[in-house]
Amino acid sequence: MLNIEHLTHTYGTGAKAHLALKDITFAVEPGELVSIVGPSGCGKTTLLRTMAGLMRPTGGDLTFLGNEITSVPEGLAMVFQDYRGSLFPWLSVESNVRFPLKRLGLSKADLDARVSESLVAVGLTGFEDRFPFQLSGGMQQRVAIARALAYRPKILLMDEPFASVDAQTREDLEDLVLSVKKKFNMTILFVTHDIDESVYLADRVVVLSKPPTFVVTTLDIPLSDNRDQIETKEDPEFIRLRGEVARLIRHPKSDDVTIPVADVA
Ligand SMILES: Nc1ncnc2c1ncn2[C@@H]1O[C@H](COP(=O)(O)OP(=O)(O)OP(=O)(O)O)[C@@H](O)[C@H]1O
Repeated sequence: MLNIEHLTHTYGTGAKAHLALKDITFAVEPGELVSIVGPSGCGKTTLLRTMAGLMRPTGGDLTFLGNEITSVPEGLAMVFQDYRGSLFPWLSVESNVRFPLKRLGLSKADLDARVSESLVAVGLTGFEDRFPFQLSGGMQQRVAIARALAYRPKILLMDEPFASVDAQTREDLEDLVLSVKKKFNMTILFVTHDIDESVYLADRVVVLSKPPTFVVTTLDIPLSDNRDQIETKEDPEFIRLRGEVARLIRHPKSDDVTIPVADVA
């Protein structure tokens, strides 16, 4: 569905050039949840923005459903980290979810059905008439997820969506992502710097190095589909996998890509 091949990105030019992404290759298959995990500043947001067509990379190939990504592709929705900036504060919850659907030319009955189905999926029935300032951070992020779901994207990109909420809310929202993935058979690319989160949610984890950034490895996550915040995280396989990801971020194997010795320490 999404193919990224030898993507590179350099910010600036000349003496001020900064190689943010050195060599990124991976693919996302339909119905998968792939998480991308890496240290702060490794270029996760840069990568997601190029995939969303919000900026052009300086090198490499990016395709979505076989087409080169040159602008925001149809069939792609994104949920950002900063829920405060992503909802329209003057619109109610229902109108926020309805807003991006206007351009799809659906009948009123279809629009109503999509909005209400999405609000049910994120557990916000009864809050339709509230405004964002009347909701907690976690609830605002649920509205952002409902808005993305109502659009019925082929792929949902999520950029550290739960980084600004408390730990308990974060766990609830992680389980919400797993439930909507199942319910809508959604393909999701989830960016996080949280190792536990990357393993808990994913079918596969793409591990990024420190900058200049490359894909250290892609790990399959062979955990049961029915994940549980307590039982899964106590599972010895989960503990092994989170340890493996942590080790790979700290000590990437340098056989594939030459990186400065100082960066491997
Ligand atoms: N517009 C820009 N101009 C120049 N450098 C930039 C720009 N945007 C990002 N960078 C640099 O590129 C690198 C990657 O930034 P990016 O925000 O993509 O990383 P990140 O992994 O998402 O970071 P974090 O985990 O802290 O959110 C950083 O060194 C950052 O300073």
